[in-house]
Amino acid sequence: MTGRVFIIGLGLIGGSLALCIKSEHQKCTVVGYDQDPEQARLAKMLGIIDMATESIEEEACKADLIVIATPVAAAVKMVHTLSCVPLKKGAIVTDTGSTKQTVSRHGAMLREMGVEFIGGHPMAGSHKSGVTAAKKILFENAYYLLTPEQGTQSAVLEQLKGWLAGTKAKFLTVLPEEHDYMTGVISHFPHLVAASLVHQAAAAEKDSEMVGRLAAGGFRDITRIASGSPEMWKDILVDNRDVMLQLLEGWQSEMNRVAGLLHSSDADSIRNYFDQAKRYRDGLPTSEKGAIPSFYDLFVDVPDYPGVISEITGFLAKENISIVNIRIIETREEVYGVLVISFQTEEDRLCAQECLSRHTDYETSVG
Ligand SMILES: NC(=O)c1ccc[n+]([C@@H]2O[C@H](COP(=O)([O-])OP(=O)(O)OC[C@H]3O[C@@H](n4cnc5c(N)ncnc54)[C@H](O)[C@@H]3O)[C@@H](O)[C@H]2O)c1
Ligand SMILES: O=C(O)C(=O)C[C@]1(C(=O)O)C=C[C@@H](O)C=C1
Repeated sequence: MTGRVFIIGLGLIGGSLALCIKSEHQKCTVVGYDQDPEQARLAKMLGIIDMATESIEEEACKADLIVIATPVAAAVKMVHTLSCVPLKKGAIVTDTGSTKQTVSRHGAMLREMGVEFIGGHPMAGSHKSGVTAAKKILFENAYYLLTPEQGTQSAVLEQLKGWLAGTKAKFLTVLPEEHDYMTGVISHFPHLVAASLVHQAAAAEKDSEMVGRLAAGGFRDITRIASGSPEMWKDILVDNRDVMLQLLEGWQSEMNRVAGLLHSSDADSIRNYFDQAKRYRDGLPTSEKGAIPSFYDLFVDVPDYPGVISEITGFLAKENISIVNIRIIETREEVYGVLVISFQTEEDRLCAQECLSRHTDYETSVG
């Protein structure tokens, strides 16, 4: 597609979308604005945008697509700002915020001016912020939720998907209230729980100073998201307050139930509690990105001898194939173990499979 794209908010998400749009639509011009001039300067310097502007008004009226990628509260204010600018006829405005009801309601102001507003939320991200964390492959294979109004014409929706095709995400249309409930359950509430676990550990460290130093695998896995931007998460929780309060109530009664099992030392029920959770968690789709990050796994049957991992990683390193994770399952002496190597993209996995078939006799499969 050709035209002018204006990205407001050049952080992790705005920067990543700019990269996706630029790579898919090489003839379009991507202009960026950020209230923090340093982010805008970095975005230009890293080639993430074609040019930076200091004036929202001047650029907005020239844009064919406007993407608001600021925290949620600023996005709502930005819709108001844009409603006072003579936007181009046929322009589309979208946002990337993690909540959708409030911004979609305010989007009506733009529709009254004849400009389409379609709420959006790419369901992939990171605990990292800022434009230096932006990546073109961030959204690959992830769900990208869109919340068009009932009156939005399908041609306009398709046009927006066309602009965003470089994300290689899977688009899903949902109602804003459905969106806020679902993401409340699988993203916003878990964030609150992660932060509360960190608070609990910090408080415990006052009595027992080894606690922080012992915080290893499990604690780090379950609390990684607590390292996300407090500014961004504050807005999400405030905006999705009703859903959060409802989920908090459910969680409290669930914890009371667990407390009851512990008081009565009901081992069978406790086992059952974990068993049910494990079965649900293990059954979640892993070939898709979503709340549970997934990578492209390659299974390699390897003999269990010292040095086999470095041999394999050596072949991959020589061909510049990046690995995200590596682990062994079911290794017993004198039998083949299975080495599971995870890659960020399908392409990397294919290259790795081909590389190993050239250098070794080990059987590989994609599981
Ligand atoms: N981080 C994630 O995992 C993730 C994933 C999907 C969607 N989102 C949503 O996308 C949005 C952006 O998140 P992010 O992770 O890129 O955050 P970020 O902190 O990396 O970037 C946000 C950028 O917006 C800028 N900004 C703030 N207020 C502004 C304003 N009034 N005008 C112009 N620029 C402004 C900030 O300076 C910053 O550079 C948020 O609404 C967030 O809820 C985040
Ligand atoms: O992977 C992470 O760190 C995230 O927090 C990503 C995550 C999520 O909860 O899945 C966070 C917020 C966004 O709205 C979408 C994605």
